[in-house]
Amino acid sequence: MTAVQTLPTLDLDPFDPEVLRDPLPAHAALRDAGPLVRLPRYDTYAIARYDDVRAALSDWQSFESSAGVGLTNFRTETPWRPPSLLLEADPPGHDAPRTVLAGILGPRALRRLREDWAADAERLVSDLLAGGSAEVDAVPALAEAFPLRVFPDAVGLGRDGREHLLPYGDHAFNAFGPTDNALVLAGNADVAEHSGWVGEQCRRENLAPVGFGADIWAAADRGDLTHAQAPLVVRSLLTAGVDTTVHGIGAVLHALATTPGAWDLLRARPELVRGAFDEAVRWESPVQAFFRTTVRDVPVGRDGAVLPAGQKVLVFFAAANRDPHHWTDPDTFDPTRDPSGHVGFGMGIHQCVGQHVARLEAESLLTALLTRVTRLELTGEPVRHLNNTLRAWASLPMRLTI
Ligand code: HEM
Ligand SMILES: O=C(O)c1ccc(-n2ccnc2)cc1
Repeated sequence: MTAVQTLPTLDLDPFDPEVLRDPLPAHAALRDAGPLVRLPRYDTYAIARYDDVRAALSDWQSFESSAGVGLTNFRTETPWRPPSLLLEADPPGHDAPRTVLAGILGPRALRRLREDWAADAERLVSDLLAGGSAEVDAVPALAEAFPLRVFPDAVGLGRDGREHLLPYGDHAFNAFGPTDNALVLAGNADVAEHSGWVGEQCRRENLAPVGFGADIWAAADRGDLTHAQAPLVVRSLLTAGVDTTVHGIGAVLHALATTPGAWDLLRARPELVRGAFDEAVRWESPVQAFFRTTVRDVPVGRDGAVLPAGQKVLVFFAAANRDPHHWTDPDTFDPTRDPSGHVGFGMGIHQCVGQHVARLEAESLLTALLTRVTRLELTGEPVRHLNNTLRAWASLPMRLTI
C-alpha cells in the first residue's frame, strides 16, 4: 500500500487561468504522473487516466457525490445553495429524481420535439443566410442562439428574464471550483439576482402547462417525487440545460471548422452527424472534471496507491477522453471515429441525463447548417471563455459560405 506521502505529487493548480485556457499539458502531466496524484495546492487528489476515471465513476459507493461534486466538502462546509437532488446526491435519495428526469428527458420523450427543433434550426440558419454567405460570431449567433431559442420553451419558461440563464449556469459551474477564486468572486456580485429569477421559475405557477417543468410537477402529483423536491429538480434543468449545450455546440462548430475535410464529409454523409457531436464532446469535453469524496480508503490503479477516506478527488473526464492508452490518436477530432465509451457525459449512475437533449439540439442545428452551408471556416482568432469547470469559447469568428 502506497502511503499518501509517497504518492506522485504535482504542484499544479487546475483552476489557474492559464491552465483553464490550455489544460492539455496539465492533463498529460497528471496521466503521466500515475493513477492517483496528490495536488497539495488544494489538499486534494486527481484521477486522470481513462481506466481509473471509469473505475471511480462506476464505484459510487466508494466515491460519493453527496459531499458535493465541487471542491467544497458539504460534510464540513456550507454549500452556496441547497445541493442538487441528482448531481450532488447518491442512492437512495438520488434514485427517484433520477428516474423522473430520465423519463422526461429520454429519447422517446424527445421525439415530440424533433420536428419543432429542426424547423427552429432551419429558421435560425435561414435568417442568418438571408443575405447570402455570412460572416458571424458563431458563439452568440449559433451556439448560444439555438439552445436559448429551444430549451427555455421546452422547459415551459415564461418569456421574461431568460437572459439570467447563461450567467446563472456559468456561475454554478465556476462554483464547483475554489470559492475564493477570481472567477467565482466576479460572479458573486450578480448571483443573487440570477438565483432569485431561477428560483421563481421553478414554482409551478410560473411554468407552462406543457413542458419539462410541468412534467416534473406532474411526477410529484403522481407521488414519484415529493412536492418539495419538484422545484429543485426544475432548478437542475435550468442550471444544467443551457451553458452545457452552448459550449457543446461551440466545440463541434470549432472542430468542424478547423478539421480539414470534416465539413464536406458530413455534407456527403449526414449519418455521421450524431457521432461527430459525441466525438466533439470527447475531444473538447465541455464539462472538464467533477470532484468525488471517498467514503472509505480506496485503492486506485494497480500499483498499490490508496486514497484515504474523506478525501476530495478531482475526476478528470477531459484527461481520460484524451488518454493515449485508450484512444488511437486521441488529440485528433475524427468524425468517423466510434467515440463510444467516452466519459464526456460521465459514466455510471450519474451519467448525463440530459445527453439526449444535447444530442438532439446539436443534430438539429448541424443538419440545418450542413444543408445550406457549403463551407465553414474561421475568419479570425477564436477567443476562450474561462470557467472553473467548463471548456468554452467566448468567440468563434466564422464565414458561412452558401
Ligand atoms: C454537451 C452537453 C453536456 C455535457 C458535456 C454534460 C456532461 C455531464 C456530465 C459529465 C455529467 C456527470 C456528472 C458526474 O458524474 O458527477 C452530467 C450529469 C448530468 N447532466 Fe449533463 N451534460 C450536458 C448537457 C446536459 C443537459 C442539456 C442537461 C439537462 C437538460 C443535463 C443534465 C444533467 C444532470 C441532471 C446530470 C446529473 C445526473 C445524475 O447525477 O444522475 N446535462 N452531465
Ligand atoms: O442540479 C444541478 O444544479 C445541476 C445538475 C447537472 C449539472 N450538469 C453538469 C453537467 N451536465 C449537467 C449541473 C447542475
